[in-house]
Amino acid sequence: MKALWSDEVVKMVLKKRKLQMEDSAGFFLDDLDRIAQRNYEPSDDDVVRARLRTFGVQEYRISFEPQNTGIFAGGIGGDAGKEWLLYDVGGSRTVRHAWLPYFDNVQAIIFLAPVSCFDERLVEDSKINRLEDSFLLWRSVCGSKLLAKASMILFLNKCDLLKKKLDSGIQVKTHLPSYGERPNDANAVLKYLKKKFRDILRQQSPELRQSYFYATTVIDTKATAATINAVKDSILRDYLKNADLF
Ligand SMILES: Nc1nc2c(ncn2[C@@H]2O[C@H](COP(=O)(O)OP(=O)(O)OP(=O)(O)O)[C@@H](O)[C@H]2O)c(=O)[nH]1
Ligand SMILES: [Mg+2]
Repeated sequence: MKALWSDEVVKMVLKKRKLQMEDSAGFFLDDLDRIAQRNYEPSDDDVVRARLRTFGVQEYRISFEPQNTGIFAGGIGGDAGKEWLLYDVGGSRTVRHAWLPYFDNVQAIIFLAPVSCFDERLVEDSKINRLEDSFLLWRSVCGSKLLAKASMILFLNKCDLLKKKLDSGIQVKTHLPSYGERPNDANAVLKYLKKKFRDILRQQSPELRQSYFYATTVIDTKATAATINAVKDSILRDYLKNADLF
């Protein structure tokens, strides 16, 4: 039979497929012996690697130990912010309509934008680039009147996969023409994306508001714990500042 693709093309496709699988499937497939044990117990790494699609909106109550954060230790907080109500909303297009009722009186939004997805399309609509979809969604979240006072926290997430893709030679400008001739390395890409998200936030915000930007790899549990601590302190500080105004 006549070969349709050269070896080089097949290798490229497999490499790209492997990079996409490294989201989670690759991790679990490499560890089948451990996972197939009868007495298997998931490790922290297994938990953060699991792909668990959120349907609808999930509510969590989180209690913080006051003495554990710098801001509480300084005695600024008292009891404020001891218990937080956190809503995890499903991100796919088909479930976004369910978000609106939860936007009322929200203090902060944590928005995860997967930056490694610059060369991928939406499962729900194969015409739409996933990063472009994040820009559009960020635009509408920032412009929502109900969220006008909310602090906006953006995680430029999946930096590990971004680096792997760039190291394998995938060019950002091929998929995101506005990237132009900037260097094809992670720092330059993150700087460009941060500016792009920040510009959207400024254009869309009905009032001046607090915003925070983090480059994250949330499966790196140690680094993520430090980021979450910083986020927790900022949210509490903004809450106290707002409370002071009234
Ligand atoms: N390599 C890598 N994988 C990540 C990172 N962040 C998330 N993932 C993986 O991405 C997958 C998706 O995570 P989920 O929490 O299931 O997805 P979600 O973004 O909440 O999606 P919905 O619930 O459908 O809105 C999981 O397998 C995670 O392990 C990251 O920074 N790096
Ligand atoms: Mg989810």
